[in-house]
Amino acid sequence: MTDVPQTYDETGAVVHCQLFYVNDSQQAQVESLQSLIAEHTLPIILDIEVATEKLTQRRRQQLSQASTQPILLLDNKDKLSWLSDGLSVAPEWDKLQRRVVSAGRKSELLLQAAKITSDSHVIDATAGFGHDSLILASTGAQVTMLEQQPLMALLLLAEQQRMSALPNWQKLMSRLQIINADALSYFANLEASTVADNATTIDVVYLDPMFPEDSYQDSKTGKGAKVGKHMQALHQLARPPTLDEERQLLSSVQAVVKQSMQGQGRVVVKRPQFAPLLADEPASESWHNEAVRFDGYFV
Ligand SMILES: C[S@@+](CC[C@H](N)C(=O)[O-])C[C@H]1O[C@@H](n2cnc3c(N)ncnc32)[C@H](O)[C@@H]1O
Repeated sequence: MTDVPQTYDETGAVVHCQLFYVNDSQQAQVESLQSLIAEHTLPIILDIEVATEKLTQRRRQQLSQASTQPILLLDNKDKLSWLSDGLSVAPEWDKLQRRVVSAGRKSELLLQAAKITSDSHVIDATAGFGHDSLILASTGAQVTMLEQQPLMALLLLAEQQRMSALPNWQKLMSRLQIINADALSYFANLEASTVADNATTIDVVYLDPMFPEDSYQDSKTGKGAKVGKHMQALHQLARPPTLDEERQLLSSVQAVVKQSMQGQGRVVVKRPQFAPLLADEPASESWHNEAVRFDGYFV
């Protein structure tokens, strides 16, 4: 991890965040953020302030540099973003509208790999900004989104709430369930419980774990994915798993899908195109373009 403020902690310690809002009419939005934190028992304490100066790019840089805590901004359109190194990052699901509307197996490699239908239940175990979850949910499938970082989980929950107010998005939003949890413990618990305890089936589990920041492109040819601002920001928060964690996660996820689907399920793993296999485990089938690869494990 680089430049990680001390308030971040993988042991589940409380995260103190500064929240700036821009005008007094936003009290209701601030309260609803507090309610989301309480309802989902997110270990986050907000130190709330109204921004007295205009939040220009220069001011954002200053705030980022001066603070040891993560900073959240509630802008004048009530969009919640995280100020990471002076750059505001947010899920911004509305920007994916065209992609979501036209998403299908032809246009989305992820959907070719996942092969889901509107009856499916998918767990996106590494939700991040939720972009891949939206593509998965565009099929009509139910998507459970796991995100280990409380700050990211809050951004996702706030975005779900904001987008649920837009009539065109309501159905899709109702198919998303966001949970602040570590996938390793979540699947270990599921694995330990009996089939009877697990009422809902899990057709597909999708994994897009962090990958070392300098390894998205092939070192010789320079080919591969560019690291966008969302991924750059995530690298401040989360680290790539160790080989041991990769093995534990993949085997526990495979066991749960196998138990649920008895040979009809799959685990799909996203990797940069030239990246090694997750946990060094050979895939049943892979799909790739010039930037990314999806490895499918049929279980
Ligand atoms: C590469 S990003 C995923 C990006 C995502 N696919 C998207 O479309 O925005 C990985 C995310 O998974 C989260 N993550 C990593 N390991 C996790 C785990 N064991 N359990 C839950 N979330 C995890 C990280 O905090 C990060 O937000």
